[in-house]
Amino acid sequence: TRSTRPQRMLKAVQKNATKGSPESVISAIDYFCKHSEWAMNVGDEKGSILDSVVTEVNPSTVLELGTYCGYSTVRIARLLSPGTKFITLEFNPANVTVARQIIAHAGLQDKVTVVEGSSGDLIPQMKERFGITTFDFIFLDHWKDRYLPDIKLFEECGLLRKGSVLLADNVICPGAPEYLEYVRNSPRYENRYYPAHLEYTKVEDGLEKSVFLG
Ligand SMILES: O=C(NCCc1nnc(-c2ccc3[nH]cnc3c2)[nH]1)c1cc(-c2ccc(F)cc2)cc(O)c1O
Ligand SMILES: [Mg+2]
Repeated sequence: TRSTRPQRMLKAVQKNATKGSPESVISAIDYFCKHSEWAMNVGDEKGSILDSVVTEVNPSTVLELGTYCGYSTVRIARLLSPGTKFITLEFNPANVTVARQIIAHAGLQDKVTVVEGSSGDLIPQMKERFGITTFDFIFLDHWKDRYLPDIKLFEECGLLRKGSVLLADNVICPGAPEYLEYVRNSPRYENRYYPAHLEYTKVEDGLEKSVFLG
């Protein structure tokens, strides 16, 4: 049967990227998406903003929602200090399989745990299953209608501390209007919008950074 886009992306990484080099994996995926097939990775423009926020926060605990093929997982993991706890959540088992192989090609398999499942089920299990008390940094890049219910879940489960940073992709395209309205109208968050473009296109998009104030 016909291969899937994630499988073709994995083949491009295995063919063009140097094993053990996160930078070459990132470049190989960006090249594939610019010259072969568009795919919903955060991309190089928004990826640089992600890099700068991760570097600024220098987190000890990280959660990514929406692994997809592991592109942003590799971007984040390559910047983390040794001993950082990094969990990434993917809903689609076929994508989990591809992401694990792309992360391994980058040599970062020991830096991150790829978990299959839905955020609604797994967020309440974070403490007992993974020994997490609070997250220092959360990257929201999963289904856009899950951003709002999941930030409320983080609050209810006590997974945020004063200073926890949430960074949300796609707040313009495809858009997360209810999430934006919530964080921008809540006295419990300090927000900053980073204008950019939808990965590999000229379409307007951006990232919203929200700091939990406790
Ligand atoms: O849907 C997206 N990303 C989501 C993938 C995912 N991978 N895993 C999940 C998950 C993980 C745990 C979950 N728990 C509950 N739902 C869950 C969903 N979601 C997405 C879509 C676009 C896009 C823009 C313009 C278009 F014309 C078409 C598409 C751009 C982007 O940057 C995206 O991130
Ligand atoms: Mg995205």
